[in-house]
This record gives sequence, C-alpha cells and structure tokens, in this order.
Amino acid sequence: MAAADGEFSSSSSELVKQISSTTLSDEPEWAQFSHRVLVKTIISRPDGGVGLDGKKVIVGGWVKTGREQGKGTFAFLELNDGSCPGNLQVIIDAGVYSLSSLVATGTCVYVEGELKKTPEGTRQKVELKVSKVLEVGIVDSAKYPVPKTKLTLEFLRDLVHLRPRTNTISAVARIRNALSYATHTFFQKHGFLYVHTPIVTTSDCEGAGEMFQVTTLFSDAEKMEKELKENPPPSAADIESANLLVKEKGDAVAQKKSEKASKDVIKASVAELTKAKESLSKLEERSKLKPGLPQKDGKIDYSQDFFARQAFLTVSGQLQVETYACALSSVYTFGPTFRAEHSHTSRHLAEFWMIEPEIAFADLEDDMNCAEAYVKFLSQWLLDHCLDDMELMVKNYDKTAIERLKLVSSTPFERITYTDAVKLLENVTEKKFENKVEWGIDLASEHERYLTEVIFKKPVIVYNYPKGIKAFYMRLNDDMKTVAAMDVLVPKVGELVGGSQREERIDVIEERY
Ligand SMILES: NC(=O)C[C@H](N)C(=O)O
Repeated sequence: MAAADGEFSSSSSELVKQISSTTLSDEPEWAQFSHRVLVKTIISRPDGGVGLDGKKVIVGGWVKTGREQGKGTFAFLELNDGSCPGNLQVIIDAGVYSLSSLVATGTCVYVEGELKKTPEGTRQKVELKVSKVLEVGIVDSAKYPVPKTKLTLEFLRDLVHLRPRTNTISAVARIRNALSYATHTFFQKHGFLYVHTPIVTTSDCEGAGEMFQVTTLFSDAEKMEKELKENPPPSAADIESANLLVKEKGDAVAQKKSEKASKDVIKASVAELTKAKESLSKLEERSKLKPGLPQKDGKIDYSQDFFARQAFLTVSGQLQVETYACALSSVYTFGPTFRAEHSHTSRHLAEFWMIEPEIAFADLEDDMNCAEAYVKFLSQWLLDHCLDDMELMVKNYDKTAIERLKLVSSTPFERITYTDAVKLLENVTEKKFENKVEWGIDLASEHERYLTEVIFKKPVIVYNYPKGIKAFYMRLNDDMKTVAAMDVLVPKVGELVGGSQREERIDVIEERY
C-alpha cells in the first residue's frame, strides 16, 4: 500500500520537476484555438517570462486595474485573462490609443505588442509594450459594479454575470477544474471506467437524504387553470343541448331511412349525426377538466405526471453504478447530486458533485487503499498545479490550507477501528464533547475532528462501524456487530470520504434490508 501511495504522490510532482528542468522554449506558446497567447504561459513560466523578451504576442483579457501616467502620455494596465490568478502588466502609449477608454476596471482589451524584460527588482519579470490595440470593450467605470475593492460573497450573488472576474470566484473555478481533471486522471490511470448515472431517478439509494421532486404536475396544473379561465368548461346546460342535438340528428336519420330516402340524403343526415356526436364528446371531455393537481383516491395522481410516477433528483448514483461494476468491473461516477435538507451549513449543500467509485473483486482494505491514494493524489495535484490559487485561499480564507495539503499528501493515514476510536474518545478528559461518546453512536463532527486534529494530527481512517448505524449493503463482519465500512477523516473538515465492502451473501443482505 505504501508503495502505491508513494507512486501516486511522486508521479505528479515528478512531472512538475521534469517540466521545469527541461529547457524553456524561447518562443511564446500560441493558443491552439484562439489567436493569442495565454497570460499563464507567459508569467507562470519558471523564468517569469524573461526568456520571451523581445517576442511579439497578442493577448486578450479584462483590465483589473489601469492608470494613466506621465501626465497622460502612457498607461499601465494589469490584464487578467483567467488562465491564472496573476496579471500581465501592459504599457500603452497615448499615441497608440485613447488611454482614457482603456483604464477603467473591467475593460475588455485585445492587444498586440512586444514582451519586454523589466528592470531588476520589479515585481513583474516581463511586461507587454503595446503596438496595436485590436479590440476594446469599454466600461463605464461609474456603473461597473465589481471595483478593485473586496466585495462580500453574499453581495456577489447578485452579480452573477460579473462575479467570475473576481479573484475568489475565478480561483475557485480553476481549483474545481483542476480537481475534476485530477479525479478523472486518477481513476482512468487505474483502469476505472467513467459511468454516467441518471440525474433524474426514482431511486433514493439507502435513503441518503431528503429528495427534490421532479414533476410537471404543477406547470401542467397552471397551464390548465389559465386555459380554463380563457376558455371556461361547458355547463351542464351546454351538454344537455348537445345531447338533445344528437338525439334530434339520430331521429332524423331514422326518419330518412323509414322514408326510404335516397342514399345521398341518408349519407348527409348520418354525417350531421356524426358531427353532433363528436361535438358532444368534446364537450364531455372538457367538462371533466378540473383546476388543480390531478387526484385519485384522495391522493395526488402521479400516473398523470411526466414519468407516470414520482421522480426525483438523484441523491447518489451508487446503486446504479453498482450494476455497472457487476459487468464492467471497476467503475466510477462523478456528477451532481442533490439533497433537500433544510440545514444551511457548509456541510450541507443542496447541490454538490460526488465521486462514487465501485471496485470489483476488492475488500475493505482495497477500498481504504484506494481512498487514501485518491485523497493524496488530489492534494499533491493542487500543490503542483494550483499553488498560486491556493496561496490566495491561504491569504483570504484558510490560513493552513497549504500546510494541510502537504500533510495529507505526504503522511500515511492512521487506520483505527471504530471500537478503538471510541475507547480513545471515552478517555478524553481535557475536553467536554457536546455529544456523549459511547459504543454504538454515530461519531459526530466534533469527535471526528478531535481524532484527526488532536489525537493523531493527521488523516485518520476509522473502520468497522456498528451495523446499526450503517447502510444495509455494507458487509457484516464475523463479530456480527460491525460492518466493513470506513470513513476518511481529515483535519478541519472531518469526514471526507465514506465507503464500504459490499455484502455479497444474499441471505445476509435480505435479512438486513
Ligand atoms: N454514504 C457513504 O458515505 C457510504 C458510501 N455510499 C458507501 O459506498 O459505502
């Protein structure tokens, strides 16, 4: 196991070492599908871009800050294109373009120029001296709502179209992107197949949480109400007269027949009767329309819903992906999941993305090895690929984030049975837990964090949980009291991963279900 972990964590840092030790190209890296050079490929080079001194490039981005200088003879722009948190410093002479229309924060610019080494000691290693402004999307600085100053995340919720331009939201987007890519890289590298499980489903897994219902009954009912208002249903009198008309027309046909009228006359009379019958049945059909939700036996009639039964947004793709594991062997899902819990904490999101691997021909130890290797791989990946964004997180949100990534990526996780973990927690005297510790309880977040942060000071895997607090599909251990389940706990978060060995004995699972 240690060998496997070592392999995962070193492989991505090895890659970074290899990249940085190779000779840097002295040509800018032009984007493949847009006519420009990404800012990241200039300023994030190990030499800070110095090797590109004198090279012509085109860049595009949005001005973070801009200022006119030298009594309006030139302007400095800090240009960000989202490819990395850093900005490229851009200098434009007044002779090249009207400076006042470029300097407002948020202005979109697409410019051509030459990269120049900056004097020793300046923060930037290179800057762009613009020779031509190719495009400008101007901004009215009096109205632009995302100024240089920090805005609260709450406030940014109302600026949906502009918030990706803020340091925080763009860093989060890059970090999520990196973690998604790392997730696929990890599982693909280990031969797992990516399976898409349904987002709309009738299954609630093991009752993992409250579900959001997916239904068209409400919009159908609203449409119906509107329609009935515009076009009221027929009254009893309308139906009565339509009935009378059918009767009249029927009598007329009989009359014509008894008079032995010509074929054409009878045919015409029958056609009138058919018409009267059709309009009666239409009226009868419409008279059945009722506003509100369809009901049957005092309950909502889901047979009239879109799927002819109740459907929900998925809380977990596990049960569906298990069916694929029993045909394709090791598989994983990675997609959005939804929980309608009215608990508004950072631990309870209504919508989140979940990775659910299912490993064939494996036991709990394989499961723990996989979880540990995956968490280490992601941590190392962030250190290797998103250090600049993580530094922003450390500065503004979470002082120890990088320290913890280093710890998680490099330290073997402690493994302890639930029973031993409870014993350790029962012996704690220096702290009073809000929730009493005793064998059989579901460990609360305070217990999990105490184990990982105070007792072990590193990630911990707790395994073999009491069967009473775990799902029916987890394998019953020989002690008949615990199941082969495990949770990975990490400092400051608590539970990060949960998993188990599946019960393969049909009689045991049937009894527990
Ligand atoms: N809910 C969990 O965390 C357990 C996980 N679904 C499992 O596979 O065992």
